[in-house]
Amino acid sequence: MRGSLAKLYQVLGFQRAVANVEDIESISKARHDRDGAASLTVLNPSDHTTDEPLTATHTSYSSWLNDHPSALRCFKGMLSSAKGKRIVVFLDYDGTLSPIVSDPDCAFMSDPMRSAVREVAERFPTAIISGRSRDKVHEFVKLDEVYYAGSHGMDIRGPPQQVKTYDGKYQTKALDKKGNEFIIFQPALEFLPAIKEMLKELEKKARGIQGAVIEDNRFCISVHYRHVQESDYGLLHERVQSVLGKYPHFHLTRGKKVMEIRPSIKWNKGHALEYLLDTLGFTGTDNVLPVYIGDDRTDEDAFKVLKSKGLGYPIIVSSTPRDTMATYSLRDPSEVLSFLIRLARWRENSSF
Ligand SMILES: O=P(O)(O)OC[C@H]1O[C@H](O[C@H]2O[C@H](CO)[C@@H](O)[C@H](O)[C@H]2O)[C@H](O)[C@@H](O)[C@@H]1O
Repeated sequence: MRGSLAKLYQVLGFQRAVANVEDIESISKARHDRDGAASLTVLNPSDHTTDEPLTATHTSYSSWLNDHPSALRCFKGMLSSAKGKRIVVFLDYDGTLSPIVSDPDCAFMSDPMRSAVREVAERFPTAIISGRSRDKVHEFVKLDEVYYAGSHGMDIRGPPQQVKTYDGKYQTKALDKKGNEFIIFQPALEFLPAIKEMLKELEKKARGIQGAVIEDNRFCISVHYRHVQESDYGLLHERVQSVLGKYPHFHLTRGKKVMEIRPSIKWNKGHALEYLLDTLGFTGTDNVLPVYIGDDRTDEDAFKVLKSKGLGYPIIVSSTPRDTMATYSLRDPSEVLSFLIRLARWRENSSF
C-alpha cells in the first residue's frame, strides 16, 4: 500500500508538505506530530511552532541569524573568497534537497531542484551525502553527474582515485555503463551480515507497535517513530535497545523522529567529506572551497570538519534557532534551491 501510494504521488509529481520545525529531542521527551496519524498526512509548519528546537536555545530566529547569517544574503561576500579556489559542493538529501515529509518513501525531489543540482554538478564536483542507502538516494535524485555517499557516508561511490591512507580492502574499482571508472568505498563492509540479522529482528519487534517503520539503509537501519503513538515511544525504544543489546558493535543515533542504528566505526559524514576531497585530489591544499549544506544532526560532523580545518562554508538548513557548528544558514529546501541556482549562475558569469 505504502509503495503504491508512493508511486502515485511520484506520478502526480506531488511532494508532501514541509515540516519546517523539526525535533531531534530525546525519544522520551519527543512530541508527536499533532496531525501525524496517517502516513501521508500533510505536516503543517504552523502546527509545529510550539515544538522544542534541537536544543533549548530560546533565542529568536532573527538573533540566531546574526550568528548564522543567510547564505543567500551573504552570497556575494562568500563567493568573493572563491578566487583561485575550486568549489566542491556537498549536499545532504532529506530536509535539504527534499522537504521533510510524513512518509519516508515519498521524499521526492522536485524537478526544479533536480535541474539546479544538475547545473551545479556540471560546474563543480558535487556529492550527495545521506543517511539513506546509496541506491535509494540515487533513485530519488536520478542524476549521474554527482557522487553519492549513502548510509551516512559508509557507502561511497566516488572518483576513481584510490587513496592509500584508506584500507584497500574497502575500496573496489568498477565501471559504469559508459565505461567510466569509479570507486566504491565501504568501510563497514564486515558489518553487513549482522545488519541483515538485526533488520529481521527489528522488523519482528516493531510489528506490534502501530506506526513504527523500519528502513533498510544498507549499512545502517532507521527506526521511524513519526507515526507511533506517543504512549508507545518508550516501548519502541525499549525494543530497539533489546535488539541493540545483542550487538555490542553497533550504536544508536537520533535524527528527525527517527532512531538510527549504525556500526560503531569511526566513520561519519565528516569522514566521507574528507574522503571525497582526498579522492578529488584536494588533500593538503588550500585551493579548495568546500560548501556543505545539510539540515540534520549527522551533518554537524561534516560542519565540524570544515570548521576545524578553517575551510569553506558549512551551511545549516533550519527555520528555527539551533545549536550548530555551521557558519551560514538557509531556511528550507526552497532557499537551498535559490542558493544552488545562484551558485550555478555565478560560475557562468564569473571570470575566476
Ligand atoms: O542524511 P539524510 O539524507 O538527511 O537522511 C536522514 C534520514 O532521512 C530520512 O528520514 C527523514 O526524512 C523523512 C522524509 O522526509 C521523514 O519522514 C523522517 O521522519 C525523517 O527522519 C530517511 O528516511 C532516514 O532513513 C534517514 O536516515
